[in-house]
Amino acid sequence: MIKIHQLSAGHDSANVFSNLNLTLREGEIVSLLGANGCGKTTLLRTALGLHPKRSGSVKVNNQDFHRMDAGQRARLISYVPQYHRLAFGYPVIEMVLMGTQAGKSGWRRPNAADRENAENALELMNIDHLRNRPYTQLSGGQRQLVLIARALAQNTPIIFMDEPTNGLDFGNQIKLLEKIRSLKSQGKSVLFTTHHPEQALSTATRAISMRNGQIAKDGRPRDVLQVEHLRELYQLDERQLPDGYWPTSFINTNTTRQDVA
Ligand SMILES: Nc1ncnc2c1ncn2[C@@H]1O[C@H](COP(=O)(O)OP(=O)(O)OP(=O)(O)O)[C@@H](O)[C@H]1O
Repeated sequence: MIKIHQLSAGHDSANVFSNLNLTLREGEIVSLLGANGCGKTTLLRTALGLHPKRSGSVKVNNQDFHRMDAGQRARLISYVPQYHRLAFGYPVIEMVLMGTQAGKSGWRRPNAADRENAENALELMNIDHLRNRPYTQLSGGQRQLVLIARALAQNTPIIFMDEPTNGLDFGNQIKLLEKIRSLKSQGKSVLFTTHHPEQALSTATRAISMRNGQIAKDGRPRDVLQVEHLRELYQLDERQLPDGYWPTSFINTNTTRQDVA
């Protein structure tokens, strides 16, 4: 579905990542992990065409994603960014409706189907009660829920989420992870970054770790996120991250080898 081939990008003279390859298939829930500053956000933004690449290509359904117009791109991939600043306090319902308009040419009034999509997204994220509140007056976690609702209302086959549980309370984190899992049954593909290996273990069908501008490991979460690898990735010793650190309750044993075949 999406094929990132030999992609390189950076912010100054040095590349953040070089010649990176990554394929995301239909119905995969892929979790991207790595230490602060390893390049997860830069990778997502470069793949989306929001940050300039230095080499390589990104294809979606065998078509060059970066050569598509903004509308085509918006129909294929929605994005929940890590940081989002908005100067104008649009009411929450308008923010979510904006998701339904991404990918449509010209300005037009949202139609009944768009409104239904937006209403469903509000309900799914349990933020119906915030519908008339100005976005700029919401708490960080509430804004995050609105951004996720907006991405869901965009109704794309692929969703990129950059630390989607950031700022969410314990209950909302669990509910969001459950929703991400349910996107798989709708055939959607999700690529989400996280600093919480347990989220990848419980939710993702595949985990990818990044280190030194490269993919370090790629496979089933329970194979990739072994404590030995996490010690290397996050510079921890055996005392800080002992063997047997993960209680089995964290691990989604429904993930099969076929999920990452
Ligand atoms: N606007 C920028 N200008 C210059 N350097 C940048 C910029 N944004 C990021 N970088 C650098 O690029 C590297 C990768 O940053 P990036 O935000 O992609 O990492 P990350 O893995 O998403 O980090 P985190 O887990 O902390 O969110 C870091 O060394 C960072 O300092």
